[in-house]
Amino acid sequence: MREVPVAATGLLRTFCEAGWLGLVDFHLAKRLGALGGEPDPEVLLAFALVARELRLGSVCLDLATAAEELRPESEDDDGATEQASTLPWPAPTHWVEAVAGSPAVAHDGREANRPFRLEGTLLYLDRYWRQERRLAEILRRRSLLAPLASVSTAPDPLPRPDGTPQQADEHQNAAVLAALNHPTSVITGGPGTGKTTIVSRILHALAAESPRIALAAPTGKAAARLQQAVREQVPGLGKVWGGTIHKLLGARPRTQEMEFGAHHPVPFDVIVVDETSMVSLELMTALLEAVAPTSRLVMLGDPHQLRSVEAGAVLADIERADDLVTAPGGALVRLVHNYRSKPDINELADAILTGDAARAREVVQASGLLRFVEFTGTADPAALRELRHDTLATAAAVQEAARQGRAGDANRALERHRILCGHREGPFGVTHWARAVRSWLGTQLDDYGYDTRPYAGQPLLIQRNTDLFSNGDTAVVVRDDAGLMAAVDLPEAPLRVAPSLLDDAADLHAMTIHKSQGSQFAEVSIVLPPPGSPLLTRELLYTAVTRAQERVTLYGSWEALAAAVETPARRASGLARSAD
Ligand SMILES: Nc1ncnc2c1ncn2[C@@H]1O[C@H](COP(=O)(O)OP(=O)(O)OP(=O)(O)O)[C@@H](O)[C@H]1O
Repeated sequence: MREVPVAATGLLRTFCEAGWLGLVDFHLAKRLGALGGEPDPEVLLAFALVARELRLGSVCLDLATAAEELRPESEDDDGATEQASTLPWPAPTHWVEAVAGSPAVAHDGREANRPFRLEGTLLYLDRYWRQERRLAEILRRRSLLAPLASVSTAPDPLPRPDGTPQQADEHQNAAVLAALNHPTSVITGGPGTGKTTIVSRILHALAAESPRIALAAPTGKAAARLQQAVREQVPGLGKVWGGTIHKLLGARPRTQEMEFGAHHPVPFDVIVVDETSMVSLELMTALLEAVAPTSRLVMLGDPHQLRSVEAGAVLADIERADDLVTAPGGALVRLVHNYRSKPDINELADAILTGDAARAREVVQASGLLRFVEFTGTADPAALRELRHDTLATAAAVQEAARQGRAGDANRALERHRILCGHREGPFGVTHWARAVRSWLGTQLDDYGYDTRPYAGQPLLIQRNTDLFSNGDTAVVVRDDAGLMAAVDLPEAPLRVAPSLLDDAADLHAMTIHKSQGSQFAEVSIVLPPPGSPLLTRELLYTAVTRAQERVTLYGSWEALAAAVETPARRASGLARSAD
């Protein structure tokens, strides 16, 4: 049963009952409405929807398009289809006027401290409007800075880790030049397009200046990986700081305070930010505040991937807008060639990005490396022949290495194949698929997953941060002289800890697509959400498909595939409006 606030009546109650509003949205709107002296139910509805949109990742609510674009939230995270319902949406023009007239709303003609802010037809919580404006202001100001250099020929690529030379790539050269010449550079590209390779090339070229370098990312894991890659590729670089963006800013635990900011910039000459697509508006604004105009800022990421869980899709907005990062102070370069994945996977990713569902289907049907298996949610996943084959081959290899105490090999074997689901619960969800696969593997392999105790070959997903490991790190339980130990997969070497330290880790026989961001596997099995699921979006499918290097198997329906390809994730913001 959906929870409907007892105090909700009339219009707000109707929207709560239909699944458009949650408890928190209702209460926040009521409270801010009461503080601002606003009794009109249509205006309160707008306030509640702003709160809901923030929760779902949008910075603001577009009153003009809300009735067409918003969808009810799924009651549970199980893919259950919501019934479409007809709701008494206020007429847009009248709605905008009513909101503009509210004493709780500031706008162009009425500058004041109010909880909400109306900008055209976009309604914001004032705090986010201010952040967005500040972010745009800083980026535009940095774009006006003079270039840092006028290098016209990109330095030669470094040899690849295996010693083979890099192929000439004009986009990569342009990206290196962008970072060498400009105070702000934004380098976008999908997995395997050379972002990490380019960071090494840039830092190698700057090494003679002995700059103070910081490598930051939204997660500790991503930062550690980048640091490790740079250390390997540019051995003579000296000390390089690496860590999360929060850490870079000197965030104090449990408070909103940061040590570094506009008046006390971070003490680095070069600041590289990886996985920028996962950075929220709030964090990005805090970061930009703390970067001195004299520092070189290089932001990398894939704007087509799933975005930050918090509000804001800043990287995608920067790429879409034509006035945020521009010459002379800024440059934006897109890398296109994926050197890591097989061409068929790149072709499917392309079809998804261009929203071409028919082509996506053709590509899947024509390829020997892309498979489609009909799954309607009724069959036992462990009865699917393709899945049995893939999971058994991987689990057997992981188990063999784990039994012999070869922790590094066990972790590498785990990356052979991964099941990725959109949902957590229900017949299309991680819990169900992981349990089904583990039980079946237990019938095929000796001493595998038979009860809740640790076993050699057990794959784990860490879900909290400690000084030793981070949320999102993976581990395999291995047997060594001390008995069973969990070997956490860290960039430099596996870290062995007692399995009891990880007793809150999740079973890694399947994981959500969200959690898989930043990782790649040789083969991926994707469990598509069912048709009608609000999770079926282009970003979700693109993120899942691009995790694979060699082979993709899709489990679901063609209808779900088409729906995902045709549905861009909806994230409202005002940042890229000028480009629309
Ligand atoms: N110009 C090139 N010629 C040949 N190989 C390349 C070239 N650029 C990158 N590669 C190789 O492609 C692979 C992917 O590169 P890299 O890790 O830099 O990409 P990435 O964009 O950082 O990927 P991800 O975001 O998935 O980590 C690496 O093995 C790298 O050596």
